[in-house]
Amino acid sequence: MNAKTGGIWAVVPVKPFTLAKQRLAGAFTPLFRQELAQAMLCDVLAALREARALAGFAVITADLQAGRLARDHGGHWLIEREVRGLNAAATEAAAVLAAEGCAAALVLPGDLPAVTATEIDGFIASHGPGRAVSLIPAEDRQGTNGLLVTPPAALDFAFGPGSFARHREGARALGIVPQLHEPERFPGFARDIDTPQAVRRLRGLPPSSSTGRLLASVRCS
Ligand SMILES: Nc1nc2c(ncn2[C@@H]2O[C@H](COP(=O)(O)OP(=O)(O)OP(=O)(O)O)[C@@H](O)[C@H]2O)c(=O)[nH]1
Ligand SMILES: O=C(O)[C@H](O)COP(=O)(O)O
Repeated sequence: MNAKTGGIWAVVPVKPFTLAKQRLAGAFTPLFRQELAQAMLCDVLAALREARALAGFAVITADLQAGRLARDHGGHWLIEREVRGLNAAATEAAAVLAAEGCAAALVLPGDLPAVTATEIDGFIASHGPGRAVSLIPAEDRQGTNGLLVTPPAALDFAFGPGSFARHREGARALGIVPQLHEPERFPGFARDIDTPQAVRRLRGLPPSSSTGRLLASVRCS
């Protein structure tokens, strides 16, 4: 990757598709969960590719298929040599971005099939100058679905249940007043897909999206 021009880079951490979406295991087959994770990643990558405010984007993953998808969409593949959880992956990616001279990092998960380029650009436009942290919570205001930080390695990542409050307090501990968004302002960011109910709601997605196409081709009860 060549980030010499600085700018804001997005990074999507993606765990191996075979391990994806464990919380859907009671409702959907392993094959469907893998296909869903893949389709959602394609939709996120398509939005990142369309965003105008990004200097570039990358996927950090140990998964060959996910790495290829990143490249197919014009992004970079940061190879994750050891799968040690979301925080370790995000930290590794932020260190690479910092070392490459990127100005800021946007960390977002791969399970946001409704996120749009307009939302990504709007999130970036509202980010403050200098050392700054901006956060978009999940719909339930517990998790963190959009995290924008300048410089990339300034904040200790604390993803996991209840991470929105931890990221908010982590920024404050650094003397940064975080920009906290209402999930309603960025619905595509806010709606990550963790539960069978969330999957069923996805049936409203347009058939032009990868996730919409996948859901149109299967019967979900
Ligand atoms: N690179 C990398 N990404 C991860 C890791 N763990 C989670 N992720 C990614 O982080 C984002 C949010 O992950 P989770 O909600 O924890 O996992 P998930 O597969 O979406 O769902 P569950 O298995 O039900 O928790 C997704 O894009 C995951 O693929 C990891 O160890 N390495
Ligand atoms: O929001 C987070 O911190 C991560 O996405 C994981 O949270 P989740 O378990 O609510 O998806």
